[in-house]
Amino acid sequence: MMESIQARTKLANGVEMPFFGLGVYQADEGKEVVDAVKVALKAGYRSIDTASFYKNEEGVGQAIRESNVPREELFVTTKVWNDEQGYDETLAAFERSRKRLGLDVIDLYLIHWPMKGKYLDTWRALETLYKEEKVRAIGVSNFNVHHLEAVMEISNINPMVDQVEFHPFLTQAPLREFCRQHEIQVEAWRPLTKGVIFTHPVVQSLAQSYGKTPAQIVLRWNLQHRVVTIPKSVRAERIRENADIFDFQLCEEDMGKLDALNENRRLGQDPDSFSR
Ligand SMILES: NC(=O)C1=CN([C@@H]2O[C@H](COP(=O)(O)OP(=O)(O)OC[C@H]3O[C@@H](n4cnc5c(N)ncnc54)[C@H](OP(=O)(O)O)[C@@H]3O)[C@@H](O)[C@H]2O)C=CC1
Ligand SMILES: O=C1CO[C@H](CO)[C@@H](O)[C@@H]1O
Repeated sequence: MMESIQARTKLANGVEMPFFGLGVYQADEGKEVVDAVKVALKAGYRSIDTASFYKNEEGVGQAIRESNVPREELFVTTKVWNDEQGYDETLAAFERSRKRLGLDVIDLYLIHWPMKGKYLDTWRALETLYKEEKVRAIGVSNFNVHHLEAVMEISNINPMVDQVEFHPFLTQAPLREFCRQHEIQVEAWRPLTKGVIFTHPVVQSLAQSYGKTPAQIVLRWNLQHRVVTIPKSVRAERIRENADIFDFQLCEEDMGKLDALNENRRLGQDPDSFSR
């Protein structure tokens, strides 16, 4: 049973990554993101998920510096965006992200989407960054099984993480099984469906029976599947609410009720629209 906000999963290379973190997509650069990250760190969050695309890496870095949390406790993820891909372009994009964040080492660097004709060269750049110890772990995002296989075919280093859309409407069972077999940690994006799922009767009824909010029910379901989760909020009360999920456990039957909501329904883009 996962009992702490600071519970960590061991990645294939032994690096420990928190199961729980803060996503900052659409948190505005400036006060909004700085305040959100500070509130989260104060509430015990130790992992922050940003991206070059989110245009708030500077604010994330500022909040980290202004908090009193030792750097070694923190786990910072950022991603190379689609128009930055390719070998040399990715090395340059990484330096820009690193500078904006104000960090020497990034904990996890991800390929944001599998861009056609680019993602294998991009992966080679991530390998270089890893070998140069500029990143503690490397991974991908929005990779389906065939994208992962393509990377694994050309590389000695497997992606350590695959960050994908994951929630009860899209449970990604075959992809999760593939990742389990190859020691790739699955991480959920849009875990709260941006609230779409909150009014679902199954979620409502579980929330009532556990005395928890719909958001907490869905996030706990992520963790019990051993999927890393990074809900986004910029509101202090919700940042704390989303983290208050370590004092209860969904029973197997209730996990099954949430699993049964799967409709293979994507709220975001299909990775195969980037490359098949
Ligand atoms: N790799 C990728 O391609 C992608 C990665 N991501 C990552 O995943 C993170 C999470 O996904 P995201 O798309 O942000 O969506 P989420 O599913 O985390 O939902 C975030 C939304 O839900 C609201 N919210 C948060 N907590 C609560 C709550 N307890 N009750 C009610 N509403 C709530 C937030 O509003 P408010 O802020 O006002 O509280 C926000 O509008 C992103 O921030 C990003 O880091 C996301 C999409 C794609
Ligand atoms: O990280 C991201 C945030 O959400 C966007 C819209 O769904 C995605 O395209 C992007 O990958």
